[in-house]
Amino acid sequence: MAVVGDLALMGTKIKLIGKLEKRVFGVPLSTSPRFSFSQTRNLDVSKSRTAVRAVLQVEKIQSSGELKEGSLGFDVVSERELKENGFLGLRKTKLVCTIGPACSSIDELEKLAIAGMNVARLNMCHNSREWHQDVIRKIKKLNQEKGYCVSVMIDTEGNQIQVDLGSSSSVKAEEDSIWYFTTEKFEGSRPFTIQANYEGFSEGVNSGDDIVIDGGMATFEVIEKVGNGLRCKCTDPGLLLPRAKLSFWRDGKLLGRDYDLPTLSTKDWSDIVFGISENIDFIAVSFVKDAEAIMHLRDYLTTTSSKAIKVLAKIESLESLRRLEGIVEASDGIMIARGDLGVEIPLEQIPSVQKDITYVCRQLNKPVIVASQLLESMVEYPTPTRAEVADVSEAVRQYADALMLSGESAIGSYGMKALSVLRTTSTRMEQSCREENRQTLLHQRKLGASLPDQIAEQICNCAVEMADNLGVDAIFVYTRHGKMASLLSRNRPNPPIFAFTNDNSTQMALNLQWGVTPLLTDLSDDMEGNVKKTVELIKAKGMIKKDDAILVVSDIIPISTAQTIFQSIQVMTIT
Ligand SMILES: Nc1ncnc2c1ncn2[C@@H]1O[C@H](COP(=O)(O)OP(=O)(O)OP(=O)(O)O)[C@@H](O)[C@H]1O
Ligand SMILES: CC(=O)C(=O)O
Ligand SMILES: [K+]
Ligand SMILES: [Mg+2]
Repeated sequence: MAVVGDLALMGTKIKLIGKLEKRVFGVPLSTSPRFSFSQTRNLDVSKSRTAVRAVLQVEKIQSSGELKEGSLGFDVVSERELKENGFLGLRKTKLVCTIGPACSSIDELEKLAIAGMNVARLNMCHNSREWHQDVIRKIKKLNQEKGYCVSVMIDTEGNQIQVDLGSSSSVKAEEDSIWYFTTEKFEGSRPFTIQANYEGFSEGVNSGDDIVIDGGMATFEVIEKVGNGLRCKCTDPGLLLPRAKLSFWRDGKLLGRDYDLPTLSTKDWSDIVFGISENIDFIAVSFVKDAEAIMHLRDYLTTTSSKAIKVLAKIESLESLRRLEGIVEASDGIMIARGDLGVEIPLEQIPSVQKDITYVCRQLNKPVIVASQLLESMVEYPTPTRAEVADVSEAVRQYADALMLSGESAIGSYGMKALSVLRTTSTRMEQSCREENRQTLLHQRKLGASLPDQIAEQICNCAVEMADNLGVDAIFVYTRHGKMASLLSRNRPNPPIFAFTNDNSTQMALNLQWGVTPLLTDLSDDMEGNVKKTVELIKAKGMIKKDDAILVVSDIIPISTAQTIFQSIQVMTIT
């Protein structure tokens, strides 16, 4: 049954035309995920233990003017973008900026917020605790006092085998020169001697193996083991920079060695405790090896009442690629950390790996950030290369949730310009994707019925299909924990998704989700009241006008009957 056709035939007041009821031993839903209106049937959602009622409603409601002025948590940037560009002109791809010395003043941070920064990233590898605390507090102040909505992410240093150059800013290695890699600690520098940071770094390494520095900055061949150290010959001359990473290769293959190094070091734990105390929104975990590390951190957050903090796994090692699905499932989102990933896999594999990771993330409904070197030349130059713009566009085409600036904003001279390039390039590519989708409307997305909560998943799949087919102006979703909003986002609809929530941490987490504008507002058990109230508020702000069509989805769990989840789809036209 074609949803569009039916809706076109409908009058102005059609209520409860489809009803789906699930009992614990119902018949399978799988035969037709599309709702057949005007019949009641049972659904089997085998993993769900409680009885769930899903009601599909299609309604044309008259919005009444009886509601009082209240608060609608629009952040100043989305509000301005919406007023200037209209619903379809709202940017869908989220933007993450790494904060460093080039942008840490309150004025610079505000400029980034105005220019569209959704999430500020603090890399705990650099700078002092005090510096990070100062930046976090400035961001919170801007949010509170000036109405921005910028989430804060800390990115752990992680445990990696790397060099310690002491006070040197770089070390040059000439062809055929002989070097000694050691774990012995010494002050200053010794000629032809490199300190490695981990005692066991030479375990399992044989003479004849290669040590590759930072994915190819220089290469050494191991001549012999001397105690815990390695005597080596430089076979490919180059430069060693501070914290340069070491990888070991044999016969052209990376030695995948499971070091005893835990994913989270003592310093990482102390940074996490600090982050919790500063009320951060995301922790990005570097060099994740398996799902256990992520689950361990999530357990810790639960026991410290910090469950609201979202844990992102950074994919930047061979191990993480091998265990990708488990890691994606265990985490709240993923960062494709192409910088370090390019050290472990050949560069030509990065584009296809990026495509595969973004696909897995969408299937499993986890937001994904594409990070590193997107506009690297802009660290020094005021314009990007054409190739960089193409790289950004490709990530947008792959429907990544977010794009990230690193050195471009942290230390670059043109951070604001770089952010503006991300913004304009993504808006342009999003428009082009929408036009493409319109032509292939019926064949576009094939998202499976794959998630544990099949009812919510199917409602959102159908809601987006309806929203696109009907060409509604916006999707409104009422959500406490953000699940329905993320399931809608997963379908990458043409209209923007406004997610109304009464939970501040849900609002901050949704900042990373493609196409979602999170709004903090009061929600009651009375869905009709919630809808009317928010519509009136938005109308009063001049953001919607007569004849605009809005698709409304809700998954509010009434507190009074905690066992029943009420999920609905409504379509309304503003009168
Ligand atoms: N808080 C900071 N203070 C000083 N410099 C910074 C800071 N954050 C980033 N930088 C600089 O910006 C550059 C790029 O930052 P980014 O965090 O992306 O790099 P990275 O260290 O390679 O990341 P990672 O270690 O997570 O792989 C860094 O090499 C560093 O020089
Ligand atoms: C972001 C990061 O950690 C990387 O690209 O390696
Ligand atoms: K890091
Ligand atoms: Mg990295």
